[in-house]
Amino acid sequence: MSTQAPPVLQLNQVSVTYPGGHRAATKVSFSLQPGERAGLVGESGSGKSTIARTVLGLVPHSEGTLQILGKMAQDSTREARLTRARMVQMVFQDPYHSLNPRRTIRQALVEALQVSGRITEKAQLEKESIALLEKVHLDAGALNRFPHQFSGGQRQRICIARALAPNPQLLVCDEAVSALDVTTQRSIVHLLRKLSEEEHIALLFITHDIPLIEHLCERVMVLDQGSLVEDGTVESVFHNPSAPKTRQLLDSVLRIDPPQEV
Ligand SMILES: Nc1ncnc2c1ncn2[C@@H]1O[C@H](COP(=O)(O)OP(=O)(O)OP(=O)(O)O)[C@@H](O)[C@H]1O
Repeated sequence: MSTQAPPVLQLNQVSVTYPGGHRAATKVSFSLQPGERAGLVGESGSGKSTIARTVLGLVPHSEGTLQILGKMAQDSTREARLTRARMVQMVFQDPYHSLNPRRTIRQALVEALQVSGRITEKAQLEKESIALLEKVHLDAGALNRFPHQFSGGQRQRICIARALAPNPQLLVCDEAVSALDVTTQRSIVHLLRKLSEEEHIALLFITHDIPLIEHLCERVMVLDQGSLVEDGTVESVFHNPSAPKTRQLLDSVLRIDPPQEV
């Protein structure tokens, strides 16, 4: 009898209350399978970043359970913490501030590889750093340069390369392309999709920009005031939304194309 692999991520009735008593997430449940790409959308303040930070372990959840690869996130053993840190990586909104301006790209990548514990031999670090750059379509010439010598899109590629250092199974992208121009957004989205397909990495893609989800995700979830009000395939949710909030979000971008008459 074959045992099914556990979901990469599983939230079961997760609630988050910030100090001071503000409840930013209420009984949120969803799971992500290996390689699955899900968009998480919602109005400003609906709790998207709270969910991202909770998945990363940066914010504790007050109720419910959160599992990474079948392991309870509350498990505070060293092994459990390392698994979480390796398996779940984040790509932040601002590629300008995500990289230390005083460190070369080589230093940033080597450090990420060393912290991950995946590469220990010094001779391998350079080779693996170049391999990481190749994955994001940059060449070895980038290694000696500093972040300010790159465009915003190239910096975001470097941030993605760094996030790939531990061989993660889940990338949480919190508004990861919002600071970029439209053309660059598309190229980063294309890259994320390719990486997810080729390396079987699951994506939780948080965005205000609903149309971007169509290019990247097969599934979309909608948050409204901390509650998940919609969860389905992109096609079903975009063409036949069930929650009033989803309809409102879709109307606000005026993007549903009417069926073409032939
Ligand atoms: N550290 C905090 N302490 C208290 N309340 C917080 C904290 N961080 C966020 N909140 C509140 O929790 C709610 C959800 O915030 P969150 O940042 O998760 O929303 P969001 O959907 O990501 O918003 P945006 O799209 O504007 O980034 C908001 O009402 C916010 O004010």
